[in-house]
Amino acid sequence: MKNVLTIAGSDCSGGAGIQADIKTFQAHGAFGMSVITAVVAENTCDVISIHDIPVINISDQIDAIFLDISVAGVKVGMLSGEEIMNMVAQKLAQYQPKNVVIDPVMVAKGGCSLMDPAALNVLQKKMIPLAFCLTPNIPEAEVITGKKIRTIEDMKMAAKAIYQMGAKNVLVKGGHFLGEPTDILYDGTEFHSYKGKRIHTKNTHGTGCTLSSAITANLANGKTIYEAVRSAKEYVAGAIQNALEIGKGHGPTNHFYKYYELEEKYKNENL
Ligand SMILES: Nc1ncnc2c1ncn2[C@@H]1O[C@H](COP(=O)(O)OP(=O)(O)OP(=O)(O)O)[C@@H](O)[C@H]1O
Ligand SMILES: Cc1ncc(CO)c(N)n1
Repeated sequence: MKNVLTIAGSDCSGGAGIQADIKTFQAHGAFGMSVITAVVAENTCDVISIHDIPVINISDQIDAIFLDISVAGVKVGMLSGEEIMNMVAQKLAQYQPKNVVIDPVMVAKGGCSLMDPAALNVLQKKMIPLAFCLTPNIPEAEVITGKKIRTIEDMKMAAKAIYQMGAKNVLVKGGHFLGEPTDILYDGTEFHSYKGKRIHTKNTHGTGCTLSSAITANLANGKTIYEAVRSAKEYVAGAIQNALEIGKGHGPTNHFYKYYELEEKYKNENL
């Protein structure tokens, strides 16, 4: 069993953040660990308040793990500001873990900001070069590149521009476009397109967190980036399909028990 770590915020309602990540790791047969960067009081409708964990404690959490346990993959989610981002970048550069997947979380589904815009420069200069895979959605890719994205061609240009900032693979997620959700991966040489079927539901809280942690677990388990993304996209589609009617807003994705045992069967049934 591989040990995988998430460095992210806590979503008390259980749909996104650390909670989604740990459930996803577990479903993929990995041992999940967490470094909590912020405690977010949120639910399926709204973000109520954000409490950042003191930088020194986040740094201690990271040390506690790396000084003791081998880590096969790291997913990075919500980092609310410049100071936390600088420290996490410095720690990742120090410990050099494999399979670092960075989800540049900026805004929650209800529209509340989860990242101080002043941290953009640190994200671009220090975090992105550490990413084996960066997974921006369309609005995040627009902020990072400073360019509007309206077409698949624009998604490709954004992926290329972000690759040039230093990420080894860039997956621009198409969930925010109308129509079928197509994600574009750029690996520095070629574009790979991952087409999905749109599931018509409001219950999509945590899709981005689930996708990036599934990619991390898949990489840690030895899959190539192409196979890791393909499998993660299928996992998320299943988790949206099975989403529960919890709360009054965007309900959470629902995770599979022992997905690693179901994956082959699930794949065949969905062909
Ligand atoms: N309604 C849907 N049906 C099928 N797949 C979807 C749907 N919405 C999103 N996806 C897929 O889910 C994954 C996450 O994409 P999305 O663009 O929603 O991320 P995100 O905006 O970062 O999520 P979050 O709001 O949790 O931060 C992508 O692979 C995307 O294609
Ligand atoms: C803690 C946290 N991380 C990420 C997201 C984005 O889905 C969220 N809503 N909450």
